[in-house]
Amino acid sequence: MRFIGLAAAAALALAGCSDTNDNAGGSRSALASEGVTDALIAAGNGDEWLTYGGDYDERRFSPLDQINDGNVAQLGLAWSADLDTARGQEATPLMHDGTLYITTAWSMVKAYDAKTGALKWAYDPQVPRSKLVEVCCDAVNRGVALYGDKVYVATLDGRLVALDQDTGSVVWDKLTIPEGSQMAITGAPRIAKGMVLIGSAGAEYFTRGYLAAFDAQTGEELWRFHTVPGDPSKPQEAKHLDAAVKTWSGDFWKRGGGGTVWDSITYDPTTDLVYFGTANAEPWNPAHRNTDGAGDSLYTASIVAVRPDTGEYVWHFQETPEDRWDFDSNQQITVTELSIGGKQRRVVMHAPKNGFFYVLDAQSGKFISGKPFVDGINWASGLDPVTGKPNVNPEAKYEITGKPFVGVPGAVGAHSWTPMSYSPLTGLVYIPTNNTPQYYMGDPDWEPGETGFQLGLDVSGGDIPADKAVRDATKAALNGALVAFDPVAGKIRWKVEQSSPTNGGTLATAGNLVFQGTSTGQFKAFTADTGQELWSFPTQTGVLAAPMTYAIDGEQYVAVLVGWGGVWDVSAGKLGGGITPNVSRLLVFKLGASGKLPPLKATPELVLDPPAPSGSPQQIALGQKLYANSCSVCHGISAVAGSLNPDLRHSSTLGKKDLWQQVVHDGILAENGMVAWNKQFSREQIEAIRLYVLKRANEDKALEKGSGKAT
Ligand SMILES: O=C(O)c1cc(C(=O)O)c2c(n1)C(=O)C(=O)c1cc(C(=O)O)[nH]c1-2
Ligand SMILES: [Ca+2]
Repeated sequence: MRFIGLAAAAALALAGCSDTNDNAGGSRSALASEGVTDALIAAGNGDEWLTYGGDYDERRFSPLDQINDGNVAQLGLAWSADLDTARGQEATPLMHDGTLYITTAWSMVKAYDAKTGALKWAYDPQVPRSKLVEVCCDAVNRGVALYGDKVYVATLDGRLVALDQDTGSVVWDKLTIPEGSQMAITGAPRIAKGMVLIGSAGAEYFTRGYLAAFDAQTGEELWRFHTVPGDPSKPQEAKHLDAAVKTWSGDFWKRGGGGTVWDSITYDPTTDLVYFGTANAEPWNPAHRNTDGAGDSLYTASIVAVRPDTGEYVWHFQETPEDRWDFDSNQQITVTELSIGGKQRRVVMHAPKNGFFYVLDAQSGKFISGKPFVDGINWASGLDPVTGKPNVNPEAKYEITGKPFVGVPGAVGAHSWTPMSYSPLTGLVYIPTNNTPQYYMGDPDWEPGETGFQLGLDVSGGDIPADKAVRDATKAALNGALVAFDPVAGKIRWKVEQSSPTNGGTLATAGNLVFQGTSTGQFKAFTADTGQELWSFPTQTGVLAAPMTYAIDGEQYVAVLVGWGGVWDVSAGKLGGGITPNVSRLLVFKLGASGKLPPLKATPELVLDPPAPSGSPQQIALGQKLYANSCSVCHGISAVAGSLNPDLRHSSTLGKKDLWQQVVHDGILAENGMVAWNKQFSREQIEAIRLYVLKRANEDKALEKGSGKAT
């Protein structure tokens, strides 16, 4: 059994080196000497899957090859587990010692017998549902970390919780975001040298990004690295911020700054550095951020390297200087050795939202190459071959032109958090890519608010009218592709086109396979070298999460979480195409199994039947602007929702003026996630929003009567 032998040998080889990882710095407790150890994580990718990205290098490559391109057609469902939450599922399961650990939406944790699927324990951190209004992109969570005898989960309401691996009971529970802030956590914690690393989400809100390190045993905070400066009239917390202050202007610090660390964190034992990606600058519109002149807004939209022992700055590379398009650089960071110009180099590989694939020197951060991994990029004509700085298209600077800009990529990103994988056998990176053009338009009259999205834009001009031809054309223009990218040549080697965006993360294996789920509800296997589809399984729901693989008693399994949601469902809604119902499950496959899912319950077709429209054109125009800039991020562009959040065109409150006020102004549904909006909006404005939605519902009703379904 080659696949088991490889992993065991690697684990043994590394076990002997574990003391070299030891570190006396800080007040950290001892490194784990049993259970999940540093050496086990470093060995990675064998029978167990011990960290979010599969190994420290975050390659998501498995040496297991029992399931391979010759027999994957016999892959079948070994077991499945229904989940008790119906929102987007984004976690990668971890497997240790025969137990599979997952998180679900609302940051709940479950532990299963990895062979039989029997539930061992479940933990619910009881995240208040009202938190939903402070997260941009659904109540998602991307997974746990394992270390020693503990499981770590970071919760949507900002806590880091340590659980006992055997029982799921809480060992410690610590608030990590500033109290009362609009930050959240969606990412998976990572382990480095006895520490748990986690940042936060929220760069669409009033937030100041950071990465923090906690003692794995006690939860004590050891360091916190702020990604953007604070009040420049006061001393900054660290030297790297003195340099950053010069790239901001005016009263930026009163407006947040953004740069959150919401997904990628990679610890590389070889360089002994921690790399992480930072989010967009906030507010998005630089005219409302750097209020007294332009600036790059460091360290937003960047990769930053710090020393794990101290959190001290080592290097940074800003991928999108002066971001204005929500080009987060939070996508997974993969470290590997590549042969470049005849020399072996340790590199960092990155496919951020902005559409360019970056290869940087892992030790110094020096730019090596940056080539497009998608077609049609129009915000920049390319990157400077020496510095890697983008040549920005002047038309993309909407705050200067005063005109709308339809950008490619859009804010969803050419690639986002859905993980890519890298096979050292093919030398290819497998990237789930998106094509989602986006309407950007500055709003010169915008003022920062206390709560809600802080973008400084007016995107109401991007409404999609009730015209079947326009709707069909919009959907056709939105799609995705699985791209196999050669990081040395900077070229796409093969590509599988997909009819809609935000498809699942990928897994590459030594069996010459790449696994990926799709937004339209299929879980597929392709040959890693050529991209030929060999196998597919209907998942009954869209797949966002990345698969992983493990082996027990000589049998290889592939596991994936399914359940549609995330940013595309909540914001693009049905107009984005590829919307499937949410059926949240954990699916586990092995060769020769033939399990079946229960038949999908039919979802009733709702017929649009709103009360008659009313209101003045002025009221409706105001409502359109407010809806587009504040409500559409959850209830869908042009008031056409996806499958998770209420479709207001069907709301029974639409014809009931007072009830609408009770919901939107007074917050009677706060427990369900619809908090009061009385700080942002007056009663008149809330009424204007109702009149706009009423008009939209009537237009769509007419469209459906005339030319059939248009969404
Ligand atoms: O700036 C941020 O802090 C932040 C956080 C998150 C998140 O934590 O989920 C997303 C984004 N931005 C974002 O821009 C984005 O497109 C996105 C998609 C998703 C998702 O889970 O589907 N999250 C996020
Ligand atoms: Ca963002």
